[in-house]
Amino acid sequence: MPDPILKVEHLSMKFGGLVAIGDLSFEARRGDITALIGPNGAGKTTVFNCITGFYKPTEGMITMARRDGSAYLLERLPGHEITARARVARTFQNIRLFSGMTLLENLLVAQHNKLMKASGYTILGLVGIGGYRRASAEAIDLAKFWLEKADLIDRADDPAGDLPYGAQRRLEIARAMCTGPELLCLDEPAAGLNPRESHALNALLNDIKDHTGTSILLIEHDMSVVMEISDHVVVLEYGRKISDGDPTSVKSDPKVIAAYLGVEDEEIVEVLTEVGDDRVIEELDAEPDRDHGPPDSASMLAGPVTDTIAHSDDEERVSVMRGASKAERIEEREARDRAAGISGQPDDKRGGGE
Ligand SMILES: Nc1ncnc2c1ncn2[C@@H]1O[C@H](COP(=O)(O)OP(=O)(O)OP(=O)(O)O)[C@@H](O)[C@H]1O
Repeated sequence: MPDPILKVEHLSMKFGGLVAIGDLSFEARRGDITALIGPNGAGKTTVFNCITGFYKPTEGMITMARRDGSAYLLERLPGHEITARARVARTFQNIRLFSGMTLLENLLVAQHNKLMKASGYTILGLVGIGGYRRASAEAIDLAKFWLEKADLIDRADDPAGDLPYGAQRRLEIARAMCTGPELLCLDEPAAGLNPRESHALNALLNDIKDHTGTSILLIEHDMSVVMEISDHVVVLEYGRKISDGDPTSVKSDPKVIAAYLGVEDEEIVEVLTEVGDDRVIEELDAEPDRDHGPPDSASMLAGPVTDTIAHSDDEERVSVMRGASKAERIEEREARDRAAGISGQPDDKRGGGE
């Protein structure tokens, strides 16, 4: 089994009274495509922001283990060193290209640090004395290599803003790859893509995985992309992990089906019937159990609670209905069954019941 490239241990991130991530632990294995999924507001982007240095976590440890054996605690590194030393690159939910620059220029900007270093940070260096000329030629070669990989070489001299949406997404990934990452974090790369663009994206990600040794951590709502290309899926709800495994086992996990896979409330019974989990269906039909929910003083992390969040001088009341977390209701039922010694535990239910 490949060693972990990224270890997230007991990660918590609080915004005032709101616990966006609570005691989250998971690993991404080297060479794998790991998907982080969950409904809106589950905390996926917050996890990315903690990994890539945009947020300093409230608690927890994030360890990046490089191929050369060095390890970095990302929560302690300044943001720019996370790319330069720990070799973590990311893309964002909203495309952030330099739209007036050409595709080639966008990929050269990504190599700016390397080029400045080669110039010795001097004017003489920039005009070609020393290693700058060679570094510049190498940067252009690398940019062309990734434009080829992303199937964009024919548009190298066009402004990035002229590209169709799906091509802009691929260009962003190519730009991130020009920084030489060992871990590539992609925030919803398939958002807004049509099926053809989605197919091209999958091909690019599989190519990166198979030929560069770069591991990929991916936030994605498009389940067809997740199921097609991921080796490993981690599922979040209200900042907590509720499932972790290969795509097939996660897909048939009743907690995930009930809470995440884009299933509307009225469709849940239908989907659970398909995977044959009658007990979960009963549970979802029942009223939430008010005696077993977390106390009202608990944070939003727990899902079915009411909490108060203070924002500067104002106080904003945030209410989350009891029973909002379907996964939690299932967990509570399982715990009660275990305590009562009832057989037919959740593992028996996985993998469908045909
Ligand atoms: N800077 C911030 N300040 C306050 N609250 C925040 C901040 N960033 C995120 N949150 C809150 O943290 C929770 C998790 O948000 P996050 O964006 O990580 O979720 P997500 O799973 O990425 O959602 P989506 O799928 O919609 O992108 C949300 O309740 C969000 O409002």
